[in-house]
Amino acid sequence: MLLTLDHVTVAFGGLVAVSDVSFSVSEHEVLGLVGPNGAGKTTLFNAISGLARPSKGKMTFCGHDLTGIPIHKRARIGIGRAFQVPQPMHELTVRENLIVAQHFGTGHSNPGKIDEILDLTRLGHKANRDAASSLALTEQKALEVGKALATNPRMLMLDEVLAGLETNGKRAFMQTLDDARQRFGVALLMVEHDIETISNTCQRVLVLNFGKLIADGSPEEVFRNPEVIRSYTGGETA
Ligand SMILES: Nc1ncnc2c1ncn2[C@@H]1O[C@H](COP(=O)(O)OP(=O)(O)OP(=O)(O)O)[C@@H](O)[C@H]1O
Repeated sequence: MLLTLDHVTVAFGGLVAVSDVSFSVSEHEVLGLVGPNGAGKTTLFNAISGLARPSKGKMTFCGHDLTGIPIHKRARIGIGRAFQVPQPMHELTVRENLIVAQHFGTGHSNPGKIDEILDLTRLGHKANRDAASSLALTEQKALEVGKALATNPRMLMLDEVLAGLETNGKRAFMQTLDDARQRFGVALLMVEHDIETISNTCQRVLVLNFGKLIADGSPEEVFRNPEVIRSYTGGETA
């Protein structure tokens, strides 16, 4: 098992954003995390990547207890994360952005892997261009995923990376992610609002509502589940 969460709760003062959540992620799995606005998806991602501290429960990754492990050490053991809003490092080229990310995640340089990532993300022709000013939105998102891949993850967490792309852009992007999964053997854990994309891509879907995990199963099972339908329609029957 790659990641295991055992009764994890994250609270902000009196507000319980993630409540008693347990699940596991296996090697190479493609897993979607969905739920209405405010359900706790980002907070759960933050807890796994080290940006939020659980008040209860236990998380392990590849046998390492994650309690008290800082963000950079989580990257070293194989937890990679790409954000919704791309954050290229200013005044660095595309290639330099990848090199810095690789150092952060692995502590050494591997130019061959950088070339592979440039090829996979179709950014090779822009490798020596300024990352902050010369990339279109899709390319910025591709670089965000490339940076996460450069840290050498065993599990890649994707936080609404498709937001803002139109249908064809989403399809092309999902293809890139699938190529990454096959070429680098990573598991994908993705927060995504687009249910169609989740249904077409994920083997398994987790649904959060008011911080609680209300469903965990195949997309077919989960999106037929009356409680899931109710969570999306605010209590009305769909
Ligand atoms: N740093 C924080 N301090 C206080 N409350 C927070 C904090 N971060 C999140 N929350 C609250 O925790 C709850 C869950 O928020 P979270 O952003 O995790 O939900 P989400 O499912 O990612 O929502 P969305 O789909 O809108 O991004 C919300 O009620 C939110 O207001």
